[in-house]
Amino acid sequence: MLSPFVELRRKLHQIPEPGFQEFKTQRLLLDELSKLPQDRMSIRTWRTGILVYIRGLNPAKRFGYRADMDGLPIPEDTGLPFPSEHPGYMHACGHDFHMAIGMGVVTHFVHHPMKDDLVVLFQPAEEGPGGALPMLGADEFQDWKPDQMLALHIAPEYPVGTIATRPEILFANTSELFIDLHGKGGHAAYPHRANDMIIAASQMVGQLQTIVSRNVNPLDAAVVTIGKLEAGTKQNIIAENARLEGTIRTLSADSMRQVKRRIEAITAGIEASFECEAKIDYGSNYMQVFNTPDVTREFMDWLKGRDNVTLVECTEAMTGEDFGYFLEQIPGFMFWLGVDTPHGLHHAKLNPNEDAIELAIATITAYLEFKSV
Ligand SMILES: CC(=O)N[C@@H](CCC[C@H](N)C(=O)O)C(=O)O
Repeated sequence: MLSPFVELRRKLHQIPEPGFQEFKTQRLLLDELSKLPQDRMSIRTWRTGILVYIRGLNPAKRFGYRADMDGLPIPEDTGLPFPSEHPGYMHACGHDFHMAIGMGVVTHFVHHPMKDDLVVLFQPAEEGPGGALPMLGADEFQDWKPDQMLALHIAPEYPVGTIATRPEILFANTSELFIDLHGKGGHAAYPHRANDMIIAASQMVGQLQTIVSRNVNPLDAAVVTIGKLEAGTKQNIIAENARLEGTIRTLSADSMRQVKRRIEAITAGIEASFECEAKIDYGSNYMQVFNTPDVTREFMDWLKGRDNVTLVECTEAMTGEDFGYFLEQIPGFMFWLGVDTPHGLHHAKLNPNEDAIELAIATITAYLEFKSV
């Protein structure tokens, strides 16, 4: 028989929604919450998110667990018997797991309250445009603000039973990147009468790749990825417009500034050399995930005493997470949860091992009970 949280994960998996449009997801979670004993629990909604407060027996502190809610624009190709019902959308970053685990934590503590209080956050729009920063500033959150927070992210590369984390930086600073190029279109047979934005965009993609290799200190990691390139309308028409969409990742704020300066210089060069207009938009930016050193070290030491968990002290990753904004204000940490699948995050075949769900619920609830004395 399936655990109720695996069942919930499967239902969530079928309804992936874009950031701030997690309407069905919110409804499903609210329905599940309504089936639980209500005497210790208060529930608030904030946009498409949910905040759940569970009162402890004799509270002196307030802990927080955060799960993100949104899916990604990826057509699912897992072959699972419970595939996404939303064409072109998939939970390809494990947020279905994060939410099911969050519901497991809520369920445990409404039945077995700990001494301290707990707030479980279901946060919209982690993939973009970012729900953490506005949720953090919302009144609904501010008067329930925890004293310590934690969150997890599934890790395809680790076996089930592995938890990986580190004190200090775990995830990178991020910035989205959108560049629009506008030139002069025309007949494919008359290139000398037009400014071809396909050539300009192609040159630009190549030049952007020199930033990390030539302008950033190799000891201070950075990434510039262009994930989407759009241009043109037909094979015999010279393209008037092109659009590049990508992301910047850096381990330091200095490198982020340096990468942006170089992007702006390259863009000005493209404008001059192709006699076109260019517009840069940095979209949403995420704060690095900086794990509070003493709290993280304490969690790691505590994990070493648990039979069913293998602790890995990992290196930093160039992934981004808006949970970094919570950690900027509230002590705590994020960790990787091994889910043992050959396909990585943001892949159409990502199929995390569901055994990790119960393991995560047991680990988080035991850790909070250890802390709440
Ligand atoms: C864990 C993970 O995959 N997070 C996303 C966060 C997206 C940040 C933003 N939309 C961007 O693309 O810069 C990631 O892509 O790392």
